[in-house]
Amino acid sequence: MSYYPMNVKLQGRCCAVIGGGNVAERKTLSLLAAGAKVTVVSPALTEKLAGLARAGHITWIAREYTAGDVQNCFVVICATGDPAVNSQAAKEAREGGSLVNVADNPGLSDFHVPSAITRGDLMLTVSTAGKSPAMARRLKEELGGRYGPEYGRYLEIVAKVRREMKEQLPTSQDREQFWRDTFDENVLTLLRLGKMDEAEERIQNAVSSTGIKP
Ligand SMILES: C[C@@]1(CC(=O)O)C2=NC(=C\c3[nH]c(c(CCC(=O)O)c3CC(=O)O)Cc3[nH]c(c(CC(=O)O)c3CCC(=O)O)/C=C3\N/C(=C\2)[C@@H](CCC(=O)O)[C@]3(C)CC(=O)O)/[C@H]1CCC(=O)O
Ligand SMILES: NC(=O)c1ccc[n+]([C@@H]2O[C@H](COP(=O)([O-])OP(=O)(O)OC[C@H]3O[C@@H](n4cnc5c(N)ncnc54)[C@H](O)[C@@H]3O)[C@@H](O)[C@H]2O)c1
Repeated sequence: MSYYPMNVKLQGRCCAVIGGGNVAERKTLSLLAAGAKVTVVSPALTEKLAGLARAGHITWIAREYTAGDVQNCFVVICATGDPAVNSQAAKEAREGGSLVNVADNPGLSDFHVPSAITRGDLMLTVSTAGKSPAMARRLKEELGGRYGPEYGRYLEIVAKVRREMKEQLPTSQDREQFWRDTFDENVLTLLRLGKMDEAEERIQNAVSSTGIKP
């Protein structure tokens, strides 16, 4: 089975999590981090989820799932400990047009959640198509050790220069060539060595060499 990688905007969108255990907690936290409006349906919640409900950061429907609970949700995550409830809720959610993730049954899911680290707007994800979440997590930790917060900061510098270059360089071919030449191994080596200033200088030098004023 091959998957289509896609980073989806969830800001302000209604999403539902069915179940209130550890898995539901992890999924809820990542949905909230993406700006989703989250409703949790479960008779019981972890301490953390209960705190989020008390603070009004999530809506809690404090009972077992019943049909119709998750209408009009963009994403529905079925994470109870009961496979029959998960698959029934998944069926109803999909019929209602939601994108569905079933925590105990990748085969019933429309998507799965990759292991991810973020450095500002830089996001690195690892997916194993459900074959080994533990391996995904391990690889993510390795990436986390290798790519520190400086990469997120550098991304902001690059993004600013990129906006300028979009105005200054006339064609998309020019821009593509500029970035292929500029974003070479050396920049990554400098970042890896923690030499942010030198990495920034390389970008500024590349801009200067086009004759454009930075
Ligand atoms: C990446 C991560 C994201 C997240 O959840 O946020 C995630 N699982 C994480 C951790 C994790 N999950 C499990 C373990 C125990 C060790 C192990 O079993 O390996 C660990 C490791 C740990 O906790 O250390 C158990 C497990 N997971 C699934 C099943 C059901 C099944 O396989 O049938 C079972 C068996 C339950 C059982 O045995 O009863 C299913 C899925 N888990 C996925 C994602 C999707 C596939 C992603 C992919 O393959 O790339 C998929 C298909 C659906 C989904 O949930 O989206 C998160 C990493 C957090 C991080 O990055 O730190
Ligand atoms: N996808 C993953 O990453 C992953 C990881 C580990 C486990 N799992 C699977 O996810 C499922 C949940 O794991 P957990 O550790 O959070 O379990 P858990 O037992 O800690 O939590 C289950 C939650 O579901 C709630 N619940 C039970 N029946 C319900 C119903 N009818 N309606 C609504 N809520 C109901 C319970 O109150 C509880 O809050 C398990 O099937 C587990 O095998 C998935």
